[in-house]
Amino acid sequence: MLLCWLKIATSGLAALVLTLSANPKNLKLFTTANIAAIALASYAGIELRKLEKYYQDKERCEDMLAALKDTQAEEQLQFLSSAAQRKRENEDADKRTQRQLNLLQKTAPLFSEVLNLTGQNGAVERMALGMIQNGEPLGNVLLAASEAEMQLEQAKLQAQIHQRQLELQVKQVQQLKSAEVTPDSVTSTSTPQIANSSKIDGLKKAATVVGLTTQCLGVDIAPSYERLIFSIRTEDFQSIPKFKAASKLALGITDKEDLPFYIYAPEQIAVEVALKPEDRTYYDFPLKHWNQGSRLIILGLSLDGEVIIDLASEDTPQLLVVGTTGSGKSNFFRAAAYCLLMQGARVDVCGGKVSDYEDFADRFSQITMNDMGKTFEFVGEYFQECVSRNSMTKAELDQQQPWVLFIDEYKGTVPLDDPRRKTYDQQLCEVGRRGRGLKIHVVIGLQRAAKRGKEDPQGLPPDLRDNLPCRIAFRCVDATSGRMILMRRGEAVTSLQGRGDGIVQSGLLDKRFQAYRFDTIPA
Ligand SMILES: Nc1ncnc2c1ncn2[C@@H]1O[C@H](COP(=O)(O)OP(=O)(O)OP(=O)(O)O)[C@@H](O)[C@H]1O
Repeated sequence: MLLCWLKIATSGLAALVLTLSANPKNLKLFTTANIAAIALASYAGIELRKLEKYYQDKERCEDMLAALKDTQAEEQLQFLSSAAQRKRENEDADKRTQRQLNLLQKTAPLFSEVLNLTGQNGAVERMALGMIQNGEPLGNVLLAASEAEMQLEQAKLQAQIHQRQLELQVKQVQQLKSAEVTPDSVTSTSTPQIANSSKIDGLKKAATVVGLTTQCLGVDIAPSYERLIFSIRTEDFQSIPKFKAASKLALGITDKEDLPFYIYAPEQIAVEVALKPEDRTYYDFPLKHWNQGSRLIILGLSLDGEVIIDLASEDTPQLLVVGTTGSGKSNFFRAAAYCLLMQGARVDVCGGKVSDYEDFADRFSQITMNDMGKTFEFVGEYFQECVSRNSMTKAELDQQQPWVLFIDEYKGTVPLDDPRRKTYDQQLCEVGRRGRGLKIHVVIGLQRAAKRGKEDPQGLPPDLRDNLPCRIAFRCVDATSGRMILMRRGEAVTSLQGRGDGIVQSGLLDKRFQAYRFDTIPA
């Protein structure tokens, strides 16, 4: 570069020297000195242009380099910041994994316990593992697994109850075997059949809506309802309540009424759909031969045959009956009084309508029909009888006549006066508690169940309820009554159809039955 500048300076200087040394008097342009000066000046000019271009190029190059450097720096910066971000994310993920591992360590024993429990249960185990694979938090998995387990346990219990009921039925039928006269009006009502009805279609559609595949396995026709059995295969146990809600919609059942839905057998559920009033079957109370000294009450017919309860049994010594007006409660009281009178028991009827028992007086000497105002005195008498029988020997007790106190419309019989009410409560509770072993029984009827409290001093006290282990529910308008009276599926009372459509529960007994109609005393 220096050489270039030297060349320009030398040629420029030479041109200047030649120009200055020119003779001002000799004005000829084309003298050798002038031409040389012009040539040297031109050379210096051309070289200067070249240098200018060189410097411009250099500057452009530097600019480009600077720009290139800037871009690279930015890219590197971006790369570095995204690398940092990735590192942070990885660290977060590591922390999450660590947390999950910690949680897993803490809950692993619990989880293995759940898996142990569900060990025999492929479906629950599969559901739990599926949830884990889908990334569900372990807490949710455990919750869902234990809930599913509970439901399966319930199903197993239900199956056991079903089995036990069948055994009880056989036992009771054997007890009555010698005395049994099959009434003409009674025919077998449980005729399994696969019906192609719109109800089945509706329920199948409801199942499809909630994502279940189901098949109707059979239909049992009871006097007041049809029992539809469906196969269900699901690992989502929340889908059953959804199926029930969708089925209610499909069948046009309002929110106020229940649609009984329960596990019938493994992977099978039963749905009880009420029959139309015109399709129902009623049965008159059949003629029977009775054994003196027994304490059987024949309720009516269920899908498994005749339903009989025995006051002598530990499970069914005292009865609590609920049913709204028109449900068939009075009809049941009359039938129960008849059964016990025919077996020689003393029966005292308090509360309710005395006129309901007018026809009994001619036929039976051991019945009294009393105004509800007398209930207090009768409870006192039964209490004293308990006290006196309590000191008897077994042999003496065997000689005693069974006493049965019927209190219909219990609410109206509770005294409003505080001290009297206290005595009434205590004595009635004692009769319930001690009477079971002393051949002393109570049958208490309510229109609707209400708990004893300040706002309802005539409600049912919980200790009295606990001493009345056999529960019978006829139709109720509110599910609360059913839940207070029945031990299981209390809301089902709102699905009952009235006129003797009832549910009886006690211990393992749990049956829906159609009570026998009791218009006139059988001849
Ligand atoms: N088991 C039954 N079979 C056929 N009809 C019945 C049966 N039980 C009751 N009914 C009929 O239902 C109606 C109401 O019965 P019931 O009087 O027993 O009911 P309730 O619940 O006691 O009502 P209320 O409190 O008004 O007396 C009556 O017409 C009766 O004939």
